[in-house]
Amino acid sequence: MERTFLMVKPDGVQRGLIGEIVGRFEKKGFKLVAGKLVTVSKEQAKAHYAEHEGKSFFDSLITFITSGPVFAMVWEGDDIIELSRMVIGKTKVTEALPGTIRGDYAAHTPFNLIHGSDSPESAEREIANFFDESELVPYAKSIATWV
Ligand SMILES: Nc1ncnc2c1ncn2[C@@H]1O[C@H](COP(=O)(O)OP(=O)(O)OP(=O)(O)O)[C@@H](O)[C@H]1O
Repeated sequence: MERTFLMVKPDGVQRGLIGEIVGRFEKKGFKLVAGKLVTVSKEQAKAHYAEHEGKSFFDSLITFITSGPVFAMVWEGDDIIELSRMVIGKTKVTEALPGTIRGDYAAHTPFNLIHGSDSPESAEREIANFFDESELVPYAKSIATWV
């Protein structure tokens, strides 16, 4: 079982796509174990995107991600890091295939609706940047045992 950090970016929240995006991961069978609407601080944003510091788009990326509320989430599932990035689609909107979240809804690369961790190390760091361990809700039973 693996955990990942997913975040509906400010464009997704403003466009009313939280439900649509959450639904895609629910339908895939993953478990939502934490979720909250938050405004990202500059410090939190810089920590989140530290790997891009110094790049030409870094300042505008920080401005964008702090421009309005995001919906930050932690999800669990087998191979969820790789699978969730397939559900999300490619970073560049011109490469994001129809059927992926970005392929279906994003038209400009900086405004690509959702972030997903790209490795277990990133997931751990990103979850800790947004959540206390106590905010992650353990499921007593799998839903599969109730239906
Ligand atoms: N060339 C670029 N021009 C403008 N913005 C970019 C560019 N490359 C990346 N970005 C922005 O920076 C974010 C982080 O880039 P990264 O390469 O980590 O892609 P990603 O892992 O698909 O996206 P994210 O980390 O947001 O999930 C992208 O989602 C996009 O919003």
